Amino acid sequence: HIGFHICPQNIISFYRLIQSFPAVKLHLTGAVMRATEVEFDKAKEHLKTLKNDPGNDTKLRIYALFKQATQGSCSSPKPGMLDFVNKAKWEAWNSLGNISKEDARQKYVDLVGTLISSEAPIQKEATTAGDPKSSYQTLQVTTENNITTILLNRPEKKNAISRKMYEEIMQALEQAGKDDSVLTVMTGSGDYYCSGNDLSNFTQVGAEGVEKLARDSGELLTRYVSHFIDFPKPLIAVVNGPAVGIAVTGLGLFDVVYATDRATFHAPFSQLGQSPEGCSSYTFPKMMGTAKANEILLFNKKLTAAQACDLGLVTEVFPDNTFQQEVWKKLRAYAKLPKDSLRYSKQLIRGMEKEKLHAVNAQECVRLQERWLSEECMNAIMSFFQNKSKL
Ligand SMILES: CCCCC/C=C/CC(=O)SCCNC(=O)CCNC(=O)[C@H](O)C(C)(C)COP(=O)(O)OP(=O)(O)OC[C@H]1O[C@@H](n2cnc3c(N)ncnc32)[C@H](O)[C@@H]1OP(=O)(O)O
Repeated sequence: HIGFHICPQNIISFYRLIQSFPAVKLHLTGAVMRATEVEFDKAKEHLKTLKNDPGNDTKLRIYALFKQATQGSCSSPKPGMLDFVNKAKWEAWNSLGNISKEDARQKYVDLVGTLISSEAPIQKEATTAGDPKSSYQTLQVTTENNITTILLNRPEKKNAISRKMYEEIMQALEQAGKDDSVLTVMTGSGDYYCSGNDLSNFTQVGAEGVEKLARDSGELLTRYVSHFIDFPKPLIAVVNGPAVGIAVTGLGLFDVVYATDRATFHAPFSQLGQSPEGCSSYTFPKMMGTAKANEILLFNKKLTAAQACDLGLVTEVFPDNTFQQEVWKKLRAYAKLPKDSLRYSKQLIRGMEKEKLHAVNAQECVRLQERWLSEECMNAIMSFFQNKSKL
């Protein structure tokens, strides 16, 4: 018995205790995958949403990891025999020995993640937009056979991403990241995968003017791309038709990309007076070499699915008439693999790059905010709506 009773007051004061520590500024050092400061902060927030008491041992472990992550190894004197609560806390902290702040931060994030996912509702049946569980207007989100599918569902606009759709995709990714599914798939409804940013996002200028619109758009885009960078389990794009703009650039943040041979990949940024986003200014040169990336990101080269596959942007291409059948057969088999093994393996593969990707995302969004206010960009958008100048 550790004298740390399970009662609502104790849980609340425990959370307050944890919240009272100053934000940490930790950096990625060394080769082991480590949680970022942002993930650590998110985990602190998620901890507050736990509905069930995790038990004293777990609470002490969380406390100890938090202290180690923020202050390093325990060096304070051991509390007296009768000071039960503080002694138990001290022992838990001291038991971590000399593990580094970064390792403790990762362990803290993992532990909170496990607690949160153990509380996630088990989705045994497919849930659709028609269910009360889902109120998406621009997406259809279903979970079946251990696969959560996010279907971009504005076929009449070629699945162009409106502001509402950006928000809903982020919400769907957050839910999918926490649910019991093994894989998350994104695909499009109708003949397009996605025609990129809905250009009317730039025509809704409010009373505060275009500068505010550009700032808000930059903030929205930063958050949107961050959701892909931080997505914790395998994320697969099923590219069912042409992809444009951000629907192409963001593919570098997916783990596997399957495409129909009818798909094309077009990132016409200079044509639109804009600049690359979705971390493509980093992922594309890394994936295919700078010269090949330049043809796509500077000179608007539209790729066929076969070319995109040769460059490493697409994993595999399938004939259109058997695309859905072949891809879903593969995915159903993958979804039977052990969930945690896949999740941790993905995190190892991606983890080391995360901070870099967040930095690239921030930099791209700053540049875009400036571009959206440029005459070059405004003319391109006006021209699309006035003359319907297509790509
Ligand atoms: C919050 C801000 C974040 C910003 C992030 C930045 C991202 C950068 C990008 O994504 S850049 C890419 C932007 N996309 C485009 O420029 C594509 C524009 N669309 C087209 O060129 C064509 O529509 C097409 C080639 C995709 C398809 O041509 P097609 O002839 O087959 O079909 P229609 O043109 O008749 O399209 C059907 C209706 O869909 C509307 N639509 C299609 N794409 C978009 C779009 N991206 N934005 C807004 N609307 C789009 C099109 O206007 C038609 O609507 P209508 O039936 O009402 O006329």
